[in-house]
Amino acid sequence: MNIQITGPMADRYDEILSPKALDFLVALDREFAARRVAVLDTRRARRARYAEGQLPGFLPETAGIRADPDWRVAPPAPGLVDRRVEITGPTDRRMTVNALNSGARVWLADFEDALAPTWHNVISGQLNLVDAIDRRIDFTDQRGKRYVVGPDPATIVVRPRGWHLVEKHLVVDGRPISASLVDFGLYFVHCAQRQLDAGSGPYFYLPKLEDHREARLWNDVFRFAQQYVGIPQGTIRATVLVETITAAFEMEEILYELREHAAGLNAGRWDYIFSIIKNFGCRDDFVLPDRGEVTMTVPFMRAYTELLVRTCHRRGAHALGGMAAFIPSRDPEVNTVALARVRADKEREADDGFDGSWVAHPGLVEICRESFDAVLGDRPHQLDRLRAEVTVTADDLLAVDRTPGRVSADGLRGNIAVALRYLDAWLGGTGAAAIFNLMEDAATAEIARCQVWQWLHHATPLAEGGRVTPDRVRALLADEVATLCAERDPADRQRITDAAAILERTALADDLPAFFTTEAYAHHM
Ligand SMILES: CC(=O)SCCNC(=O)CCNC(=O)[C@H](O)C(C)(C)COP(=O)(O)OP(=O)(O)OC[C@H]1O[C@@H](n2cnc3c(N)ncnc32)[C@H](O)[C@@H]1OP(=O)(O)O
Ligand SMILES: O=CC(=O)O
Ligand SMILES: [Mg+2]
Repeated sequence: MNIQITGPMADRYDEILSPKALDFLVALDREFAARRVAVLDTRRARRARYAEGQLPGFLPETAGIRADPDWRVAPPAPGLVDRRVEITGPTDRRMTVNALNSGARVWLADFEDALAPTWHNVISGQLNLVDAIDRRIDFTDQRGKRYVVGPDPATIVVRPRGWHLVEKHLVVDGRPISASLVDFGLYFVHCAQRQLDAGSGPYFYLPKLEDHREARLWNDVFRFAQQYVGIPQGTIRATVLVETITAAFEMEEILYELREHAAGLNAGRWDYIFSIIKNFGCRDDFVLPDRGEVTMTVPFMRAYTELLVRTCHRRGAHALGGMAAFIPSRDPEVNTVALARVRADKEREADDGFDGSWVAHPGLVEICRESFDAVLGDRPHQLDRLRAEVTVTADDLLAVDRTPGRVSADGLRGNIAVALRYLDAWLGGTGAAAIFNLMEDAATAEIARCQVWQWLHHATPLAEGGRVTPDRVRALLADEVATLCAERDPADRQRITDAAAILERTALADDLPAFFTTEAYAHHM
């Protein structure tokens, strides 16, 4: 074995970084590292083609898979039959207990959009999962509040980091390991059997896939892992986030590749919007209005969710709705509006045929449950609602220019403020934060960053007059830095300055970096 741990060892880390676990990570790396690099090369080449004006379409070479009416995905596994409410969140101890007890059917234990991937967060998150399954996680906090996992906890579904990221604290042959393989591998090696013994299973959400070949790579990882530990092929279940524009053209193929492990598709709306800006940001017919105006009912978002439900149900897979970014507030007026918006969002999804949806906060579980109860009643899902009347064309998926709305001075300032504040939180080790009454995470912050870049790139006119220029953006950023510094302890100044520098590099440069996380990761020791 040739693996180095370059991060510090803290209490109980050796339980997660055991010889058996490290052997498994090395085996995964040897088998799949080169294929991951090929995936990233393919992504880069595709983005370059789009920058030159090409647009995606449905693939002619896989038309046979789409036309074949006969194939289906695996049947739903224990704990994943009724998914009407799923709560998402990071894997710190408090959130773990709260999510398991929230009343949601599923907990998406997040190493991705909601996690700042510090070494501590990554390893302690794995420890918390082991402890939660073993029922050894109970604790009392400094306030004297007792945290005990209740009798009917949510089913755990782990979301590893995407293929673009590495875990620099684990190095094989001088190279950092894929963060996807680390998050998947550590959970799988420690918890697959534990979960099976508990009547559940090793379940995953797969983020940010761009095409069906990436799904094939994951399927091969699953086959390898199941054989390695000696559990039957087809034990794992994976729900894929359709959160890139390219994956939207390959939903059928993604389910097909993963069919022995597939549990459904999720409409990851925030990364989806980010992906549209990232891929087509140079085109003036793809300029989006203010972030708050890109709702789920604008034509290109509607086309995407309608196609997702139809595709899933045709293949026997669950269709899961996405995240309304509104969270409960202590301000009663703000709270009333937020809860009404979440309710409208969940009711629309249930009416459209989704089988369940996501909430970001325990205070929203009931609203989501009620919205789906009203449509599902006692049925666990609505897979029988085939939505055969839905037809979605490539033009529909790409109809970004039919999005109503405007680019405003407030929208520009808001994006700069949110991106800055989120980066500050992320650098401080927090991957999801309430900012101006909305849940912000890596995906929503990416939209804010990329909109600034897109509007600058096009010198977009503002509704109030004037245009988006580098001078205007720099002045707003300086202003927002000053406001944030004034709110915070002087000890936070350096981090805020670092956050502003990352935002300058990733939103004001000529080229748009594919992810801020790959740029900012160097700051995590
Ligand atoms: C684009 C996407 O990928 S969406 C999915 C990724 N994003 C996420 O998962 C975000 C998840 N949500 C969160 O992290 C949080 O709700 C935040 C950060 C937005 C707000 O959290 P807080 O500021 O702690 O909210 P608030 O003070 O109202 O929390 C009240 C209680 O609910 C708990 N709580 C809040 N959200 C969650 C959650 N998602 N899971 C579990 N517990 C939660 C808090 O821990 C707190 O518990 P306590 O009373 O025991 O101390
Ligand atoms: O992961 C979910 C998203 O909306 O992005
Ligand atoms: Mg996402």
